[in-house]
Amino acid sequence: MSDSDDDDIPELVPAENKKVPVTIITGFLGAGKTTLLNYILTQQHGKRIAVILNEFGEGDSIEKSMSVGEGGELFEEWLELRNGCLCCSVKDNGVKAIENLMQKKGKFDYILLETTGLADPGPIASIFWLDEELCSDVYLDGIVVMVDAKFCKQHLQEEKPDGSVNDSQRQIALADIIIVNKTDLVDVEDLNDLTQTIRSINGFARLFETSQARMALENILNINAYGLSGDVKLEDIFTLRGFSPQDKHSIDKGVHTMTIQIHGNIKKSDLENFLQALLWEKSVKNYEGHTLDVLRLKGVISLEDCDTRLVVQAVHELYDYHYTTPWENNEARHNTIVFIGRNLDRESLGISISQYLHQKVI
Ligand SMILES: Nc1nc2c(ncn2[C@@H]2O[C@H](COP(=O)(O)OP(=O)(O)OP(=O)(O)O)[C@@H](O)[C@H]2O)c(=O)[nH]1
Ligand SMILES: [Zn+2]
Repeated sequence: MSDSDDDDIPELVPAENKKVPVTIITGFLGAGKTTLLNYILTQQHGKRIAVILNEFGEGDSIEKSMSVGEGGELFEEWLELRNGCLCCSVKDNGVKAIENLMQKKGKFDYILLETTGLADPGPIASIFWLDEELCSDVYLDGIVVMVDAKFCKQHLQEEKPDGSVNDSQRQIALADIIIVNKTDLVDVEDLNDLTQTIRSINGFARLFETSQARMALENILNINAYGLSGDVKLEDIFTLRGFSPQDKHSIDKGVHTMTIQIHGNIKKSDLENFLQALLWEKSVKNYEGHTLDVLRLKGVISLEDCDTRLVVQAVHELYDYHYTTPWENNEARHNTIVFIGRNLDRESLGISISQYLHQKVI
């Protein structure tokens, strides 16, 4: 073979022409998506990562403060969706967010797209074969689905009113990588039982078990799940996995988000009593006498005799706390709590908040 043989000369592709991989991170409410995201952002991976977050909430300030990773070079593009979700408004929002990001092209080399816990990854993935212009810049690297080891079984069994496949089942069916997170909360038997159930829905995805979403990042980033060779059609892969473009994903109409602001400082013991009444005893009712069914709660609390913000989070009846940034000296202190669930009504929540927390709703 001669030295001048064209085939031997490597093609020089300028760096800016390289397509940027996108990893979709999905999973049910509270499964640990943000925990994974923050973990990725704090790891040494040599990548400059842009993050697109799509939280299911009314306001975005609270999510912002809790979702941004620390350190490293980080670019964020925020999607503000009020009581909506990315997959129901794919064209408008998902594409726009990526397009906005692409204007900063060259500044990052990876995109992580976190969806809301109620999103269907199918329509989101479809932008990677429907939008040609976008696809000249980016490609879908893989879909990572976070699963809550404690509550997944329950979510899988939930029946939708119209009898269609529920959100949890859809998410698992379309995953390339399934991360069974929160293994610290279950015993080996329950874990095996759950992984078997998951396997019966999706037998081809790679499955990992984690606590606090800790795992080797090479297993989730740059996995190139669909090949870049061009002979695999993304659309066909998704059809094989049960996705149909005609399927209209309807967001669970019974699930609502409510953001409540509360004056002043709160005693930690009062907060405990409120959370236990709401989440454990389920004694808080709405105006029709139905129990407030909280699937997810996130709050930033101003505690009495404490200079640091307290972040409280709950998934079903489990809740945890962590202290974050200090309050500034002259800053007006208040509390913000976001509730996601069924049978929520503002008045009943307000009454039980003044009863337990001894403070007024703003
Ligand atoms: N015990 C335990 N708790 C965890 C683990 N991973 C996350 N959590 C907690 O679970 C709660 C939800 O975690 P997030 O990472 O915010 O979940 P998410 O999927 O981003 O939540 P949404 O965006 O609201 O759907 C937080 O209180 C976390 O501290 C884990 O491995 N074990
Ligand atoms: Zn949707």
